[in-house]
Amino acid sequence: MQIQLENLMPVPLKDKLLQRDSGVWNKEVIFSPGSFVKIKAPSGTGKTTLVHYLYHIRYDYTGKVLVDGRPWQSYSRNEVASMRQQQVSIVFQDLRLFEQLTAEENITLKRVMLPQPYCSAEKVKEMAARLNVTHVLQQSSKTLSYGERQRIAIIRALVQPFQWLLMDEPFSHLDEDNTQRAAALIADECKARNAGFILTDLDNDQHFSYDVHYHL
Ligand SMILES: Nc1ncnc2c1ncn2[C@@H]1O[C@H](COP(=O)(O)OP(=O)(O)OP(=O)(O)O)[C@@H](O)[C@H]1O
Repeated sequence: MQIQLENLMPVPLKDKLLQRDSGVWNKEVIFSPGSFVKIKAPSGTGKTTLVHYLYHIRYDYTGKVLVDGRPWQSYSRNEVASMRQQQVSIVFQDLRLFEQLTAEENITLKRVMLPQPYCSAEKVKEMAARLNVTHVLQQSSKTLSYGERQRIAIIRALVQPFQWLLMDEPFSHLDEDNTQRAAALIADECKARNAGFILTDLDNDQHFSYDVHYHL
């Protein structure tokens, strides 16, 4: 699945963004299938805005987001829902866990909503162990620390098939050891699917061997 941007510009940020040099806004950009993409930008320059455009939950832009050559707008609601189940997964910056559910229920809910579960319950436990969150799986998600929530949201994003994984500052509340563990798990899961990811962050990092870097 190819994602392509054609002169994409957020309407509310147009004046501000036209004053800076960007590798993404108002440019032609092709995200090649399977590539590990890093998008770096200072706070407030539209990382979350871009990720929401790529996931098609925000539409206040000019230009185009093309998915396999077609603008997002040309896909029906059912097609978009199916693509979010099968082809594009996401770790939101604000995580969006259901607070009334336990950590494990948040993951399981996503897993069982698929037509066929993609991961076994054992696989979920294995991922939790890799990310040091086994001990909080039965805990209400509203009582988790932000870093624990972040790791649960990462696991939730990995229990489905995808060709692209979108991640908006996914390691912002993790220490170095947990960041490395999470990055290794994500890289393994992407490679197992021949999938790519688009990751936004504030700074340079060495967490992955990225194929492409962009400045937003
Ligand atoms: N719906 C909106 N209408 C108008 N302005 C908005 C809207 N959403 C976001 N903004 C503004 O757009 C700018 C970019 O916001 P965004 O959240 O995309 O930035 P970001 O790069 O992800 O920031 P951070 O690193 O702080 O998370 C901010 O100045 C924000 O106030």
